[in-house]
Amino acid sequence: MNDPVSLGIVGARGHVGAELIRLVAAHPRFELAFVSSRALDGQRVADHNPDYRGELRYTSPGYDELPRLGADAVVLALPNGKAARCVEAFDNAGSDALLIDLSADYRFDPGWYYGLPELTREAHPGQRRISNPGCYATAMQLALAPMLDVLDGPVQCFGVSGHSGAGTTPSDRNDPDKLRDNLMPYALTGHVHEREVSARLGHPVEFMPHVAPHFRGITVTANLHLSRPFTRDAVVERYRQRYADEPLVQVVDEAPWVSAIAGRHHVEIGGFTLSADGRRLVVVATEDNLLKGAATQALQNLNLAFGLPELTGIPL
Ligand SMILES: NC(=O)C1=CN([C@@H]2O[C@H](COP(=O)(O)OP(=O)(O)OC[C@H]3O[C@@H](n4cnc5c(N)ncnc54)[C@H](OP(=O)(O)O)[C@@H]3O)[C@@H](O)[C@H]2O)C=CC1
Ligand SMILES: CC(=O)N[C@@H](CCC(=O)OP(=O)(O)O)C(=O)O
Repeated sequence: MNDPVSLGIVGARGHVGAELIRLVAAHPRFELAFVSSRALDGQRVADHNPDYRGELRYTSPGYDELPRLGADAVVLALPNGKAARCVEAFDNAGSDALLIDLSADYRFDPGWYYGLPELTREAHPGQRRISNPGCYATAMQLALAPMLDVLDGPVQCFGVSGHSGAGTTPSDRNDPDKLRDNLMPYALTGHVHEREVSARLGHPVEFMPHVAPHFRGITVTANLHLSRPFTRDAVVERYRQRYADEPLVQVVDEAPWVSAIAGRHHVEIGGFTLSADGRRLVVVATEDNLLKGAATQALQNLNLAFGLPELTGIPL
């Protein structure tokens, strides 16, 4: 009954993989079966991740070897576009390992459960293929969900991410020199998160992402046109009621600051500001992109999948 659950992480050198190693190291029921990285192959995990105490080393198995490594669940923390070859290997081997993909590759696939627990956990029991929503998509959906029934026209979301959001593969978006004193706009229409959030909420969302020089944490400032006038108290009450039983969503009065969310596991939503006619609302959400935007959410999904309390191993 209390046997440990063994996890494999494919892509464990990355920012999200490293966070997951930390969380699993402190988890009472999960243990690491393997962690893969081509660049760190053969090196001790403990030498790269001081929170992990043990002798496990990174390995670099071929895709077809993955199902034979004996993990109860395998987390795919690879760049977008790379998960399919791993999934195919598990399918071909007839493996019953639970797969959880952190990339955008299965977010639109009806055969995969979309795991944003605060909004989708009822659909969870028995799911063996879990697509973990990304950072912006998580913050936007949680920020908009309480007002979904009173939206009038598209919502605009202005997003700013720390550069850890761009992963470790070198690009302008994670180049400290190019980011210094800078704010870098990108993918100003048609970002995958724009399509993802619009599809999940069933309502058009227009998303304008940017990267800033800080390392971790995102801010989403959302502009909502409303079908009828609201008072600020009525808006705040909606959010408080909606998230009253959700420890990982904190409704706050002031607009939250990204500097306060780094290293924290929850999303903060606040700064509720209405236009004079009460029909335009601006809401601000912050989140640590590597935690609730990725690794913490993966842990929630894994806990649920293995019948554990959802917040096991997630310090509040
Ligand atoms: N960073 C973030 O804020 C968030 C990221 N995500 C998603 O999570 C996933 C991981 O993100 P992140 O940790 O930032 O990414 P990184 O770029 O930091 O890490 C990617 C990992 O994949 C491995 N890798 C890179 N290229 C390949 C390849 N061609 N084949 C096999 N392995 C490869 C790398 O290790 P090695 O090269 O050593 O093998 C590394 O361990 C991505 O899909 C991302 O979109 C989701 C939400 C938030
Ligand atoms: C700054 C930056 O580049 N951020 C990434 C978001 C990271 C993320 O959430 O990843 P998914 O693609 O898995 O959703 C981006 O805009 O693509």
